[in-house]
Amino acid sequence: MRMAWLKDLNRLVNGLSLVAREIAKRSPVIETARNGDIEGLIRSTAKQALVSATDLSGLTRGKVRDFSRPRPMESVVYFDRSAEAAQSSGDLERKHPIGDDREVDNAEVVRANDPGSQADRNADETCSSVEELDDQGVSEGNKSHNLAEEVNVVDVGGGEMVVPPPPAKRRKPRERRVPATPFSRGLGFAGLGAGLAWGMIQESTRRLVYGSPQEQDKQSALSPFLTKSNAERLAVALCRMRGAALKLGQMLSIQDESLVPAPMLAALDIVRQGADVMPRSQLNQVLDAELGPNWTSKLSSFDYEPLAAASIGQVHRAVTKEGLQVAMKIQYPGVANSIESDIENVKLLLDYTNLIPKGLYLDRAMKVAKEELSRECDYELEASNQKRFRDLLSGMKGFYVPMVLDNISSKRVLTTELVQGVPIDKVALLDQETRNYVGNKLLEITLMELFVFRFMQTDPNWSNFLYDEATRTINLIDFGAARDYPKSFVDDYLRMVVACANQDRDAVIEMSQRLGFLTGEESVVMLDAHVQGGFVVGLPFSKTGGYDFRSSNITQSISNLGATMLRHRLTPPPDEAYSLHRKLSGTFLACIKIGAVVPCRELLFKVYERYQFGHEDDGAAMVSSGSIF
Ligand SMILES: Nc1ncnc2c1ncn2[C@@H]1O[C@H](COP(=O)(O)OP(=O)(O)OP(=O)(O)O)[C@@H](O)[C@H]1O
Repeated sequence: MRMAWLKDLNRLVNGLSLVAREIAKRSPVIETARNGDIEGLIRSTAKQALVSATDLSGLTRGKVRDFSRPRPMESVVYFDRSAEAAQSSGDLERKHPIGDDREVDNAEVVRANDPGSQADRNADETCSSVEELDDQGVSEGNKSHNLAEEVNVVDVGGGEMVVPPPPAKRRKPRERRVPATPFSRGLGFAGLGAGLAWGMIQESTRRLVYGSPQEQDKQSALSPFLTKSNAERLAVALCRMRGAALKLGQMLSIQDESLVPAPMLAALDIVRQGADVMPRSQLNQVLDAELGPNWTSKLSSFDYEPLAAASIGQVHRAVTKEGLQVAMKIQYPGVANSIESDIENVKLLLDYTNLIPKGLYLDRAMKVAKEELSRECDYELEASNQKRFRDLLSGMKGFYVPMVLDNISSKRVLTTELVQGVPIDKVALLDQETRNYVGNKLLEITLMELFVFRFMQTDPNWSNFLYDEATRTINLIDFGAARDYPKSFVDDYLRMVVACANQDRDAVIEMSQRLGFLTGEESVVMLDAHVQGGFVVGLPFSKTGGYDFRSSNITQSISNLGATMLRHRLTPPPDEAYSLHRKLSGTFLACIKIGAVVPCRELLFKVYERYQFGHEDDGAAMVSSGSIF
């Protein structure tokens, strides 16, 4: 026990040394002092120390936003009196400054929002009044893409009813500046490391006095790091930091308990619901810098109440001068330049807490994550991906990709047409015919993207697919994670999927070796687990007549095999596999979530029969002819 305590103490020292390391490495104030500005040094250091100290102790966690309904009257700012006049009849009006400290010259009239629009509903969900980490959350929040969450289908005699899951823990969104410099971000991580170590010391001391808790799961009982307060510390810090760290947290959160311990998953689940919100002054700084100080001249109104606070940016509704309703995604300052250091810091934290199993090949995963995140931070790239998808899907019934408005976009601001619809998981509440239709459409587009376009949107977040019931259309958003796949990879991958569907062991092994999933040196145990995993995933494609995802236990079977594979794996998966498997498992999980029956084999073989192996340029003809379904 004493040894364990000493180890924990050592970890605390390590945590604190992270603080020192960051300060020494990055501090611009030390540079200031070197130049003789001692007063500046004292002022700035004192401020940073105060913020970090109060953050660590949990005293200052930002200003809690009162998101209770109705939404704040002052959230919409009008730049165009005629547009405002057209919309405001009967509504309360009053003068209001655009930002914290400035006035708009041509108009500053604000009014309450029109109730009842989809966008309002989205925003209302985002802004629901909930207690921090409140068990009785009143809304599901806008980031309702919990891949692990289950929908209960209850047989009510002759028919079935989908019972929505009980509301999960919600965290109150808070208005906090994003730490935008490498120094402030480094300090944030260092503070988190020290905070976690402190939590661990407290738990170790408690255990020394009262003994280890009996009721916790095995891993939590073993590690004094895995306490509820530490998990909350982690969640709060990630929501505040945003950027790469939050994105990584969200990625990890869709793993299951066999990979990531339960208390960590609970914390990451909170993280997935959305980040803190930038204050107006910081938001205006980004908009001015990106679009120029005259950005308001392109709009007739802008809603300062965000529709969503995601990991890399927050999204606001606006109306253009021409009257088009748009969504403006505005990137948090500093996140693009901090990807490398954020990931290194997360890695340090994970190493030092010893929480992630070796077989995850974290280094390789982190390298891939770095590349993916830099692409996602480039909104010009996202705009071009979105336009490409808009072209590709123009002939495909049931899908819509919103327009990009280039004149109100930049590298860090992306403005697109606002679309309607509910996140795809909400389709679980609609009738069976609709659920089957949507499941069918989701699989169709996944197969088209991979095997026809060889260009795929790889983020399976529920809210990236907004289903509009009135038009039976899936509105697709968020193309930051879209990527191309080489023809040779897609050729072999299709062969492997078909081998899995046909339960052809030898072909699965051969294709897996060609794709780089296996080295050829694996033990029989590993080969068996790998092939079984392939067969489980191939199950929906194995029989004609429709696969019933309502009774599927694919995820359970895979996670059982996952543990074996982690232990016996000799090589990390090929780089292409990270995003691809995230997307494929996202599609399956969506079908499970909405309880769809989908003719998977028929859909796969429609693609397979038309597929031409071995030619580099065969895709173009299929692409221009629209859907093959
Ligand atoms: N064109 C749009 N129409 C309607 N809602 C939108 C639109 N664009 C974005 N949103 C809303 O904003 C949310 C976040 O947008 P988006 O997914 O593009 O951001 P992100 O930074 O890539 O998010 P994430 O961290 O989840 O990847 C969406 O889930 C959706 O609720």
